[in-house]
Amino acid sequence: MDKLLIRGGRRLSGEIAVSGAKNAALPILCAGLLTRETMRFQNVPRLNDVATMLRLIEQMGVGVKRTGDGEIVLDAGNLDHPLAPYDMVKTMRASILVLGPLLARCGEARVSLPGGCAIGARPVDQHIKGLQAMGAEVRVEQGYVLARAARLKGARIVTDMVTVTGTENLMMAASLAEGETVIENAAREPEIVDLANCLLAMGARIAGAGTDRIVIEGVDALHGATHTVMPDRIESGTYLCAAAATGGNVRLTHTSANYLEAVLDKLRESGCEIGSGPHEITLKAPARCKAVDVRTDPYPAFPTDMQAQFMALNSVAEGTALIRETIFENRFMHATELIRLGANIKIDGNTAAVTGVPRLDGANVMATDLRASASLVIAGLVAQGETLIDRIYHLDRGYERLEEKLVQLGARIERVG
Ligand SMILES: CC(=O)N[C@H]1[C@@H](OP(=O)(O)OP(=O)(O)OC[C@H]2O[C@@H](n3ccc(=O)[nH]c3=O)[C@H](O)[C@@H]2O)O[C@H](CO)[C@@H](O)[C@@H]1O
Ligand SMILES: C=C(OP(=O)(O)O)C(=O)O
Repeated sequence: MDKLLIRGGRRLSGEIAVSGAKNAALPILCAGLLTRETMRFQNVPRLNDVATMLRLIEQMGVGVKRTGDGEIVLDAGNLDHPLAPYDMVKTMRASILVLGPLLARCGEARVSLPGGCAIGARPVDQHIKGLQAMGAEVRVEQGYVLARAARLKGARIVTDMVTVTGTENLMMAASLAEGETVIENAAREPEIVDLANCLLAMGARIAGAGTDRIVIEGVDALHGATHTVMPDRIESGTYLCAAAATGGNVRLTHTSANYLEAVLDKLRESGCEIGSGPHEITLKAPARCKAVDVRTDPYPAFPTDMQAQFMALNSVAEGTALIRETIFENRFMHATELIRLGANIKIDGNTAAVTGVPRLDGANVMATDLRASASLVIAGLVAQGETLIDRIYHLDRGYERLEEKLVQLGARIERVG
């Protein structure tokens, strides 16, 4: 099994391009199931999660073509097998996103309960509740969600909590429902807006995406379209944290500061100078950052997907900071591995107190989930000596050409067997 070997202690500097967003590409590929016509997607990142999603929809009878750099063409004209089997979805949470589109397009769906990062229980009750409100018959049997509806009907849905994929599933299903659907307490993440823009290009009628109240007027059919996936704000934030932790100086292109305000504010608070242009972000770090308190919450607040990376940054910063995780109940698994490298972290419930140390030392560590892996990479880049990270398949789910990009910034990092 592949591992990552990092020889740490180098400042990162230089320029890299940010890839398309995993969490936008995955729902947007599912939107391709809603039409019989051809869909063309650009800036799709080459990630294991994207490959899994493409395999999943291909076995449903959908034509999938990779035509060029980051371009994927889908043809769901012959979609005839509305099934998502367990062995294809067990590694990926986003597989539940086929449920709404399959039900709306085929009138039925059989979708295995999803896997993904083991960061909490992650039920899908809100997805089911919303589809039931739209008139679907839904039951869960032997690990599968079985859903049926001759045609979904518009409804007013208030989700119990803010859910990103829940909002996306319901927005896609409602696009082909009869009448108006209102989603209250909707997630406001930029990826929801990107999905809504794709659906609008397909002829959907959606207002309010990016606010907590989305109104969808169902249409009889959607048509083909071309859509460019937005930049990955979490990938952007990860490289900025890596640069900050190493006292570096970097320019990220093909990205935008617009989706990252909460993260950039924290980096400024830690002492970094941040600059931004229409499609770029620059960061110049002090020799040693200051530790910063972080509390995760739904967008536009600080994202849970950046929590682990800030734990790594705080581990080598000056002072003590508190990190509070409010979204997932089991998202501190990286702490034990960071401690192996010499970090000083104390966990109490959903709060981690991190006291920065002047130096980390390389060690063997194990990646436990996607962003936990990213935090270990950041810590390994700072640590003196060699860090060997095991189970890096997690990283391949969500970071395109990670080693190549870090080497471009001057890191010594390689994949070893
Ligand atoms: C593919 C994708 O876009 N993944 C992102 C998405 O995950 P995902 O969409 O799975 O996360 P949610 O926003 O749904 O989860 C938020 C919270 O709500 C709970 N919940 C959610 C749905 C439900 O039916 N019942 C329920 O209890 C979850 O367990 C969690 O505690 O948003 C998360 C929160 O920003 C990010 O960390 C993930 O990277
Ligand atoms: C938690 C994440 O992914 P997923 O929802 O796909 O497990 C993530 O992207 O950090």
